Amino acid sequence: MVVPALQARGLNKRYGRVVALDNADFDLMPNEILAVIGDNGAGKSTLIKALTGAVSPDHGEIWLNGEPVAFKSPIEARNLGIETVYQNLALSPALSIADNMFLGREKRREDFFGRMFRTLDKTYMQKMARQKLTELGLLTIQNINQPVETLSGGQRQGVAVARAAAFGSRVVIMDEPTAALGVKESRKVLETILRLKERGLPIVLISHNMPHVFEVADRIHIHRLGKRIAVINPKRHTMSDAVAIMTGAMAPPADEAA
Ligand SMILES: Nc1ncnc2c1ncn2[C@@H]1O[C@H](COP(=O)(O)OP(=O)(O)OP(=O)(O)O)[C@@H](O)[C@H]1O
Repeated sequence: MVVPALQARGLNKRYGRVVALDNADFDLMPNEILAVIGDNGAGKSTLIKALTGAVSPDHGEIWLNGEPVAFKSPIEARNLGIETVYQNLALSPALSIADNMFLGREKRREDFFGRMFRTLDKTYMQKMARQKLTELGLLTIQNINQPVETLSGGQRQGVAVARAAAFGSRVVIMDEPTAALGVKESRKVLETILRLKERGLPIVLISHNMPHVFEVADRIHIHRLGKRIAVINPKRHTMSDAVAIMTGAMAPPADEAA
């Protein structure tokens, strides 16, 4: 039996009277691109936050590669190899590309005996940043020391994605990565998602963009009113089916209903 890369059962989260998660289940299989779709307010972001330690669910269980986990913070999830690219990208505009890639995990210089200096190992960080961006085909930027505030929206997205790819050893989660981008830049991000999959990383893609979802996803998790109601195969359904199931206009197919 294949062990899911990330799995959850019965997640609940209330905000006062609002039920953001209502017994939500989730399964991400190894080496797949799983799209998560749902109407506004369906609970997609809360689900992702619960899976990455940004929100503590009131109830429910989560497993990472079959091991139970209960993240108390996003740092704990990150330390276990779950990287999230948030919509706001979480970049520091005044810092360079290389510094942003290592934000919060700066590499310090060491001496011959492995003793840490207080100074940062800029050479190492620049080399790694360049290598990661090149590997992902994202190095359209000449100077790795360029401040992020001087980059285009697509290039910034590239930095955030490359950072997630560099450190996400088990799962990469992307929240609306193409929402603010033009056609060419979106294409680049989609190519990067496919490239990450080729490298064996499972990816969660939260998106409202149906053509993008149908282009790259292996399976589509449909979220409605706080829970997963179906997981559909994009090869067997149209975009209109997906939207109809998502909005409640069509019942999920019996064999794919959650
Ligand atoms: N911190 C919070 N405090 C109060 N209510 C919240 C909070 N976060 C989410 N909610 C509510 O929980 C519900 C689910 O929100 P969530 O952001 O998870 O949905 P979503 O599917 O990601 O929506 P969207 O596509 O619009 O981003 C909504 O009714 C939202 O108003």
